[in-house]
Amino acid sequence: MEPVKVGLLGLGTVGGGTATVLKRNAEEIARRAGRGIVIDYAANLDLSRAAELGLGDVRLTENAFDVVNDPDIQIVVELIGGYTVARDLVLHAIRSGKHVVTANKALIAMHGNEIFAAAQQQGVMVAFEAAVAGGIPVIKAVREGLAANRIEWLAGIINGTSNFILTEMRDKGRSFGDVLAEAQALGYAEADPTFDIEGVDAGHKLTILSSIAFGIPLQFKQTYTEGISRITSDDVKYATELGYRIKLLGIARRTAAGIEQRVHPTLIPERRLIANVDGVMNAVLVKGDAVGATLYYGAGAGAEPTASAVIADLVDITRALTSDPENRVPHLAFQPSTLTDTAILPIAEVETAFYLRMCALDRPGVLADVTRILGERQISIEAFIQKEPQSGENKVNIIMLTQRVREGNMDEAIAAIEALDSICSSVTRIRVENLG
Ligand SMILES: NC(=O)c1ccc[n+]([C@@H]2O[C@H](COP(=O)([O-])OP(=O)(O)OC[C@H]3O[C@@H](n4cnc5c(N)ncnc54)[C@H](O)[C@@H]3O)[C@@H](O)[C@H]2O)c1
Ligand SMILES: N[C@@H](CCO)C(=O)O
Ligand code: NA
Repeated sequence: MEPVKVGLLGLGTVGGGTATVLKRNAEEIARRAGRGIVIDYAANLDLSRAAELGLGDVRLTENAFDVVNDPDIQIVVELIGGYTVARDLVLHAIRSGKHVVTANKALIAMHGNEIFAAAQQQGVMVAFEAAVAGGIPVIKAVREGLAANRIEWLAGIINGTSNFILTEMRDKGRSFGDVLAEAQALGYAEADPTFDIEGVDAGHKLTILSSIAFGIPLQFKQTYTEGISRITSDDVKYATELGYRIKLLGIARRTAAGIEQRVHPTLIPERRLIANVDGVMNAVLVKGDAVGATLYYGAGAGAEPTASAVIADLVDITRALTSDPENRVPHLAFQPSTLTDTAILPIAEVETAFYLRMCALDRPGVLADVTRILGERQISIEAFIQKEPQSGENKVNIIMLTQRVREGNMDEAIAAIEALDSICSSVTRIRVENLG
């Protein structure tokens, strides 16, 4: 089948990431979508950016309307930002019968009601997963995965820039302005960074989440927004001393009286998972009546994490475009005919770090024997402790953390260690993953 032709508006942080990931993972994406997805035409104010991104065979223009007007383009991806030109472009694309993907939360929060009505009238799709919490598929989770639930409340760290600033202030004692400048350089901040630090961007995202959770029209103007600009390093320090973290939270809650829709800095007990979401990471806690509390975590901003969500929307639309039974969301995520016979690794071939615990007779040379056995099999020791066991004289517990090693090497080492006269029990092994 012919690839789907995409028109890309904006080659900045997210547009660049989208072009890069679409190209790098083209084959895997086509296996999921059922056909290729290619950027056919792109618009940007600065066209030299296209060469930087290696978009050699893509048609280029400085006028985004050229792309929207092109009859070959089936899906328009709006990654320009703002809600003036972007609104005109999106509405024009919809009225021209094109599907739209956007990462623009300001646009959706401010003009989503109008945009969705136009899309419904034209029978086209508008997808915006990247608009909330960047790469985290939280829109999909709430809209599809939690569809059985009456959502009671949700609370999220949904502005990466603010969270990055608060984290750096706490961990490194850095100044507000200094960290903000870094967030801008890293491509996290909005074109107008007051949107980030005054809670406006989080307010846009919360408005969208609240609508999806409770089935209400988008109402950004009713969202209370307060940002982090008045938080001082003293506040951060005192909160830490009290056992709390300060986070910019967006909260939407259904009460008997109505819906709370608010964004503000919030002290959260440090033992809560969400209190430990740091840096540019985002997390959204959603409480459903059936499922209970669920937590979604991941990168909330940045080129490729955001591109991940943009492209997921492109795959969704592409699947729906050819929505015969075989091209609905495939049961195993990939099209049945593209499943591969890639081998599953036996555990002996898997590499992890290990925690090892063994009981040894307390006599000279035992440790040397154990470390020699490990060393012969290229197993390095990361940490070591020796403990007196509660019972048994002349015995010690030896506990080690190793570096990553193939499990087969570890099997051999453990067998050799257990064969030593001086080792008085079998060796306990627990695999260690830092999940970083
Ligand atoms: N940066 C992130 O981490 C992130 C994450 C999620 C969502 N978003 C959203 O994605 C959108 C894009 O953000 P970004 O960070 O990539 O912005 P950016 O400023 O890096 O890129 C915007 C690009 O659009 C181009 N552009 C501007 N006006 C244009 C016009 N009239 N015609 C053609 N091109 C034009 C510019 O040349 C620029 O390259 C925004 O809506 C933003 O809120 C960004
Ligand atoms: N400026 C936004 C980008 C992601 O939407 C943030 O910092 O979270
Ligand atoms: Na998302």
